[in-house]
Amino acid sequence: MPDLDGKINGRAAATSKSWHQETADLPSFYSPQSRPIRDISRLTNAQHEDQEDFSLSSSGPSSHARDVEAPTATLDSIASSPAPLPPPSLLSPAFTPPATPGTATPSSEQPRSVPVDSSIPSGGCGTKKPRLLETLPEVQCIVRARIPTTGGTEMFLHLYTNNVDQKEHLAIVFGPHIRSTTLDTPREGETEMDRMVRGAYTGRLYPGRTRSGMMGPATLTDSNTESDMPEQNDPPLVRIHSECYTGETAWSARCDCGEQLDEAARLMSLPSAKTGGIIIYLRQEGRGIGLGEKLKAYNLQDLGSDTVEANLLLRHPADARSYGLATAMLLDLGQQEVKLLTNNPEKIRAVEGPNREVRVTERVAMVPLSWKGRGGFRSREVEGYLKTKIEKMGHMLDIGSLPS
Ligand SMILES: Nc1nc2c(ncn2[C@@H]2O[C@H](COP(=O)(O)OP(=O)(O)OP(=O)(O)O)[C@@H](O)[C@H]2O)c(=O)[nH]1
Repeated sequence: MPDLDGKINGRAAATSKSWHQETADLPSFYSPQSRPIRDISRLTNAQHEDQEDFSLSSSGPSSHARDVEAPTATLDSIASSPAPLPPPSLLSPAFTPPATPGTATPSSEQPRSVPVDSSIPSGGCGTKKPRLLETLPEVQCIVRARIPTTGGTEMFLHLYTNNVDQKEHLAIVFGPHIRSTTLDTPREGETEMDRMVRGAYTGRLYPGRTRSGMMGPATLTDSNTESDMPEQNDPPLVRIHSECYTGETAWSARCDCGEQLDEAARLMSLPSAKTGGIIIYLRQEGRGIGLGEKLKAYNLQDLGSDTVEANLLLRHPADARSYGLATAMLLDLGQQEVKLLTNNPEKIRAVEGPNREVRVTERVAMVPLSWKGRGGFRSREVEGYLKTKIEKMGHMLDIGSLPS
């Protein structure tokens, strides 16, 4: 599912603000007939400023670096520098792994979770507070469809529009009991067929079905059966995933994004995953800088920078992403408490929203499969990438689990 972001932004010195503005002009990857809630082209400048505030990062490019100091070199100085920096060593022996609970490699098939509480400093979510807007964006699920997967299980793909960008963010939902409020709300004047075509039906579709099961009395075959309902009231497993064309589609061994997406889906498809699962798939390619800029960052990495330094050299924040849309989509899907699959403490706090509208009660570590001796892949690049995320971005992953 490539995003078109990267094709238009050629300026190395682009700030995240100009990135937002430029992407707003892009054609949509897929054009639904339904109108988005509010067209971003009608937003005022002030609203664009608001939109910018959804970013985790603060306003100036150099201040985006979290606690990482921005390199002083510019692109010009890189070009004129006599020799490229040597590649970073993969595993510094001086590096001390963080002693965070839940970072050890889980040994059982069941995903092992640890309780987290972002309201207290010792709650396992790091200490930094992301800067969030006071209100959440508005989202609307415009269509849902059943997707039988190559793995044998089924999921329901939900496509969302929103009032802050023109991208089509997705929710990949495992389990029939998780429903979207905005999808299920009847539209004025729609017929039963309209409802079924946009996915607002109960149970399953079949040839000849005439009723959505959601307008007036439903027949037994049209409705969800009791076995569809979760047996317990546990929160579902949730992954907030950011788009990565290279890792998910183009077989890149520079990052573990493709493997993480597959593993999240596998865990949510386990028969033991009674409470279902949700992958919120956000179209923020390249940690929010777009594919074109990420490819430049890869060239800088081949010239010796790490994943954070490369972003900063391109005058981007180390991480330009925001998670307000994910929070709003989770709420639309009826989830106020979730178990989050992540190693990123900042993601936990950010996805909870400005007023902790969603609570992350447990965290499940995303340990690379090769670290667990369960397949996966190894490469010099992905190991350097993960090491940088641990050392510079506070990722809660035990580098001691990396096989030698
Ligand atoms: N700019 C940039 N983006 C990258 C690079 N490698 C991967 N990405 C992007 O990083 C994003 C993936 O991050 P996530 O999988 O959400 O990982 P995370 O926030 O670091 O934390 P986890 O939840 O623990 O996986 C995707 O948008 C990728 O395209 C890189 O070297 N540079």
